[in-house]
Amino acid sequence: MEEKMKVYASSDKGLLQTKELYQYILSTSVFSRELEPLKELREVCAVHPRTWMSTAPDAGQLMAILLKLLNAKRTIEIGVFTGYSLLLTALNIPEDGKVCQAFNMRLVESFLLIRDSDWIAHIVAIDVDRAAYEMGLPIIKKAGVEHKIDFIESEALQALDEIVQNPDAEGSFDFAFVDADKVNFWNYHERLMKLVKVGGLAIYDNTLWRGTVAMPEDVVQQKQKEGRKLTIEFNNLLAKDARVQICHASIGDGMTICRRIS
Ligand SMILES: C[S@@+](CC[C@H](N)C(=O)[O-])C[C@H]1O[C@@H](n2cnc3c(N)ncnc32)[C@H](O)[C@@H]1O
Repeated sequence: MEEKMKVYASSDKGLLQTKELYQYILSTSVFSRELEPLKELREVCAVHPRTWMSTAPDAGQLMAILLKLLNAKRTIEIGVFTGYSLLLTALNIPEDGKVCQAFNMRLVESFLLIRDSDWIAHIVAIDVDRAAYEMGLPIIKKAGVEHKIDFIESEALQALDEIVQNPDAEGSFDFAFVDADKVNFWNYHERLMKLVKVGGLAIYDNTLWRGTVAMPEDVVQQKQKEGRKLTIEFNNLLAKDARVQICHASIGDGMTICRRIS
């Protein structure tokens, strides 16, 4: 167990008061229940120089429960990196058994193909960094869930704008997970309010920005300042957005769960 904890390098205490408390949660409730492929992906990708960017495994457990409760079939992921949250999503949506690989297709064509078969459980996963995705891909393949994933190597805003143009895409996703550049979070939210169905969820990661959102700016490290400012602006906009019911969960690095209500 000690070894496995060392591999999880993202944050040694999350947002909690002590390192020991976070280790308690990880050792008691998280690592003992973490699915083998997720454990393996976390371990294999620990050598990536930015391994700390992976979604925290305790936050992943919350996502898994939400995916199951929603019976989510069609999801969208913005910010894949080495694929921890992507694999977690693929393992928690139903197995509908049809291969829908779209690496070489144009985005809109691949999306139309998906719409032709509404029953297909499917994840549209967008990231500019294919190399990071390919680091986790062998484990995704080994887990037998690659066919549920349509990886799009693109600037996320451009990819979303292309999807939004398709009238069939409106309200067609059950679930969205956003974990990419904070400067575009509100832009992503505006598009997702068209793509995610009423009753579906859009989840935004890092919305407490290591706790800095509640600190006076002058005590925040220089490298955290820009992210803190953008996160505060995004949180304020979400708090006023009548289209969603929200829960600002203090798990991982802060995760805001939005349920679309109109
Ligand atoms: C925090 S990591 C995602 C972690 C991932 N959810 C996981 O569990 O491993 C952020 C990712 O967003 C991607 N990204 C950042 N800006 C982007 C953009 N404008 N368009 C697409 N991807 C972007 C980065 O390449 C990086 O892989």
